[in-house]
Amino acid sequence: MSTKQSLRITEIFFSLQGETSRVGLPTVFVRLTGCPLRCGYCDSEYAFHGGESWTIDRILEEIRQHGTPYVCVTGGEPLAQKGCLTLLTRLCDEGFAVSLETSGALPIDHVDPRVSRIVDIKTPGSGEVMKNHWQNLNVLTRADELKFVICHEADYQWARQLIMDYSIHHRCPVLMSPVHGGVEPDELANWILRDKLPVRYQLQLHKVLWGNTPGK
Ligand SMILES: C[S@@+](CC[C@H](N)C(=O)[O-])C[C@H]1O[C@@H](n2cnc3c(N)ncnc32)[C@H](O)[C@@H]1O
Ligand SMILES: Nc1nc2[nH]cc(C(=O)O)c2c(=O)[nH]1
Ligand code: SF4
Ligand SMILES: [Mg+2]
Repeated sequence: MSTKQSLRITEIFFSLQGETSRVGLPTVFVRLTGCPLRCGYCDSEYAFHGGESWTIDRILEEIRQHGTPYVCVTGGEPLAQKGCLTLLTRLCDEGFAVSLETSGALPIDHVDPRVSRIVDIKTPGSGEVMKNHWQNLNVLTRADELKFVICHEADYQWARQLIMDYSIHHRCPVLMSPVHGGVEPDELANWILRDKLPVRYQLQLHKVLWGNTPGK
């Protein structure tokens, strides 16, 4: 099927997946332009504006050039663009293993079920907690992951309470990472160990390797 529908794209690049349970896998990233949120720590502000219009056919052609099975659709907030759902389905139809990084501010229920949805619940420290679309918690499956980016101890306590109150770890894997340049990475690790919290701790691998560089 050919798709003439267009999306606004900030960048398409090839790197090691730096986050989620797919960390370390060579992956093609598609960064969609635009985001209705303004998290205080955002490392991708360059994707808020600008970009270039690409047809879905052209995006697929570019991805195929890299000859790798893993594709991560991110942004900006990818679900804020109407054509994103079509892009995700086309990628799955072509046999790619697709993950979607989303803020959790928009409904995820119409995403193709073959996609692994990485839902970042916004904490109070992000400044965007009021944007969470809480119904998303009810549709997560074992193929998805719920993620918390922790800014300070109050964020950690907030996230811990939510995970335990709703037994989120029984629904899908839960990820927890320190905000880059914020809470000390070992401090968050020690809190998780102290509380035996059933989450997977993560550092952004690409920043360990390359710092905060666009296209990495
Ligand atoms: C740039 S966002 C794009 C996708 C979507 N808008 C979202 O927020 O999930 C991708 C991931 O990077 C995380 N992120 C952004 N800035 C960060 C920072 N300074 N430290 C740690 N993680 C960060 C976000 O929380 C999110 O999980
Ligand atoms: N290497 C690398 N891995 C990533 N995983 C998620 C990213 C994102 O910005 O959403 C990202 C990114 O920007 N770079
Ligand atoms: S939702 Fe994602 S892209 Fe948007 S401001 Fe927050 S971290 Fe950045
Ligand atoms: Mg990033």
